[in-house]
Amino acid sequence: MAYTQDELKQQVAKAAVEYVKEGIIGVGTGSTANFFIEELAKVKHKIEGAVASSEATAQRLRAHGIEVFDLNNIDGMDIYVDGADEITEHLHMLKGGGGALTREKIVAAVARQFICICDETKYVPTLGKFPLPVEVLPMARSYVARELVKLGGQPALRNFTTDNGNVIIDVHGLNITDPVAMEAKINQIVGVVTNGLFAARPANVLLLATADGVKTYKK
Ligand SMILES: O=C(CO)[C@H](O)[C@H](O)COP(=O)(O)O
Repeated sequence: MAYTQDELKQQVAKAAVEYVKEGIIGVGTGSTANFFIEELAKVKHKIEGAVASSEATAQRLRAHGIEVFDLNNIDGMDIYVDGADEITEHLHMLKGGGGALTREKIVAAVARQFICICDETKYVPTLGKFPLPVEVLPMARSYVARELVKLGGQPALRNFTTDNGNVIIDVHGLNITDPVAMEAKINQIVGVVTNGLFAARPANVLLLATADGVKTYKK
């Protein structure tokens, strides 16, 4: 049976709710994460609340009556649930299509398990067809763009301001043969806040919605 992309996102969001037991849940940003919020709202009696990876997600959680905690006021969390723009069999991800990559990486770092929820269009052999988002301090944008060219990319400034008041440079055409090394190299450029490669800390679980049902991959 053929499903629409939204139906696949909904199926994978439902599957992710099986991982929700108690306590505080880390919640990502984007259309797939939004489907997860809908499902989380149905089991909100089980949890204390959530930590949001963006202002948009925080608003949506509150609208569903889910309390949003400041990350600085909690000890930790069991799971962080979020989508991705691309993910490989190694559970390395490319994220940040929605511009929330820095807060996403911070919340993910605190969580014991990263549960990535995707439809099968996101499952790729190698990362980099989707332009890599890099969050940059505004005064450093030209310098960082020149450094990204030296790494083989074609930078394009996005018309967007992040929740942190910074800009996003989308890098096209990067040859990402070693995602862990590329993530570190870009983060070393002065003025970069972070980049959308989630490879040093890959997902722990991938729930992938396919035409044959939701498949689970674990690291
Ligand atoms: O990284 C993200 C936002 O910064 C999202 O997880 C990513 O862009 C996927 O979004 P969607 O679920 O809408 O396809």
